[in-house]
Amino acid sequence: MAEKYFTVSWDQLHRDSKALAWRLMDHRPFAGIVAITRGGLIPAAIIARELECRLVETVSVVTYDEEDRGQPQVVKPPAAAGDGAGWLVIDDLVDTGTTARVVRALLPKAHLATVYAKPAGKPLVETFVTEVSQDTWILFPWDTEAQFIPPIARGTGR
Ligand SMILES: O=P(O)(O)OC[C@H]1O[C@H](OP(=O)(O)OP(=O)(O)O)[C@H](O)[C@@H]1O
Ligand SMILES: Nc1nc2[nH]cnc2c(=O)[nH]1
Ligand SMILES: [Mg+2]
Repeated sequence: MAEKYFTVSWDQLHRDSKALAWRLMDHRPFAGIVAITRGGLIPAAIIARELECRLVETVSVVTYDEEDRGQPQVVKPPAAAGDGAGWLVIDDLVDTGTTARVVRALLPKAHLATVYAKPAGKPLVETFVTEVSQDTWILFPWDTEAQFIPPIARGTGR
């Protein structure tokens, strides 16, 4: 289990994805976007909207089962992006860089961008928005829901 959690709301994810779109403006034009499923799908949709890019492709790499890391498996290679030249690849985050390394091997000439980055994975992407420490687990809105929390005064024994 991670030591710290960084909880991202839908609003925050939208703002951070738009901030990523701003950073990518100077790198246009892109032939299309490749979203790394599943986590890259929603950021890719927001960025596709902001950059007015209608062509969205996917690559599916499975690396984690919840917080447990396994061997990365390419479940679906990108169909239309060739060697990646002129294409933008989007993921929600880069952590150890395992997923990014696999995608980089498939699309060596693409521009890789993530919304969030941890130090170990940061060198593998060209563009990102927010860095969090390596021992932080990012909780995305699709993995969480609001729940009742007891008042502080209840259950502390004081
Ligand atoms: O840099 P890494 O250590 O490879 O970690 C980053 C990857 O891990 C998560 O995907 P996950 O494998 O959990 O699949 P998902 O996107 O389908 O949830 C996340 O969405 C990134 O793709
Ligand atoms: N949700 C989530 N998935 C990850 N996969 C690798 N690192 C992370 C993380 O910090 N949060
Ligand atoms: Mg992922």
